[in-house]
Amino acid sequence: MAATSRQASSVSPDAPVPVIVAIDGPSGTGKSSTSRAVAAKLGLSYLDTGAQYRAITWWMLTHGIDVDDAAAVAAAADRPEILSGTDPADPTITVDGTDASGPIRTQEVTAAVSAVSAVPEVRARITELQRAIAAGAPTGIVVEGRDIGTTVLPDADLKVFLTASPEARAARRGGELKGNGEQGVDLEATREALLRRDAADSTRKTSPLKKADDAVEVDTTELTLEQVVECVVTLVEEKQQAR
Ligand SMILES: Nc1ncnc2c1ncn2[C@@H]1O[C@H](COP(=O)(O)OP(=O)(O)OP(=O)(O)O)[C@@H](O)[C@H]1O
Ligand SMILES: Nc1ccn([C@@H]2O[C@H](COP(=O)(O)O)[C@@H](O)[C@H]2O)c(=O)n1
Repeated sequence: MAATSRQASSVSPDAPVPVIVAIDGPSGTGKSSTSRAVAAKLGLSYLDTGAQYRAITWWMLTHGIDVDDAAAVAAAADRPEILSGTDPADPTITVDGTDASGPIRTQEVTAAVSAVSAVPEVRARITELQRAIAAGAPTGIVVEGRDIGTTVLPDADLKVFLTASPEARAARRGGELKGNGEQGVDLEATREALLRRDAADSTRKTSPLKKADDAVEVDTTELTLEQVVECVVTLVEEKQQAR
C-alpha cells in the first residue's frame, strides 16, 4: 500500500518520498493530539479515522437506521458521502456536504460508534477511503486510529502504538469535558466508558484494535503531550534518515 502511495503522489523524480505514519491505540491515549502536532511539525497531512467512523455512525442515527441491526447498517454503508480534510491546522469532516465536526462528538454517537464500526461493510467502505487519502498525500501523512498499522496501511514507514493507564486516560478525558463546560464530570464513569469502548473495539471480528507486531509502543501515562510529540517526531526522523 505505501508503495502505491509513493508512486501515486510523486511529482518529480527528485521530490522527497512521502512518509506514512500509523498511530494506533485505545481511547484517550493521545492519538489525535499527538498525530496532529507531529503532522504539523513535519509538514505532513493528518487523518483522524475515528472521525470517519463517527461520521458514518451519525449518518445512521440521523437516518433512522437501527445501529444494533448489523444487516441494516451494512445495507446503508455505501450511502453517505464522507469527506475528510487533512490539514493538521484545520482538520474537517463533512457528511453529504454538511459539517459534521460538532455532531460526531455527542455522547449518542460515542455510545453507538463501536457497534457501527464493527460491521464489515462499514470497515470496507471506510478503509477504502483511508487508503485513497493516504495515497494522495503529497508529502506523506499521519493516520491515527485502531487498525491503521495492522490493516489499513500495513506497509507504513513507522507504526506507533500509544498506551496510557485507564486512570490517566479518564483524567485527561475528564479535563477535556470540563473544558467544554460539562458540570459534575464523574471520573469513574468516564473510566468505565473508555474501557467498555476499548473492549468492544478489541474483540470485534473484523480488524480489531490491536498493536501491530512491528509497532513501537509508547506508554504516555507519565509523559506530557509535548514529550510524546517529540518522541514520535524523533522516530519519524530516524526512519527518514535510514532510507
Ligand atoms: N501525554 C498527555 N498528557 C496529558 N494530556 C494528554 C496527553 N495526550 C493527550 N492528552 C489530552 O488527553 C485528551 C485525549 O487526547 P486525544 O483526544 O488526543 O486522545 P485519543 O487517543 O485520540 O482519544 P480517542 O481515541 O478517544 O479519540 C485530550 O484532552 C488531550 O489534550
Ligand atoms: N481505525 C479506527 C478508528 C476508529 N474506530 C472506531 O471509531 C470509534 C471512535 O474513535 P475515536 O478515535 O474518535 O474515539 C472507536 O471507538 C472505534 O469504534 C475504528 O473502529 N477504527
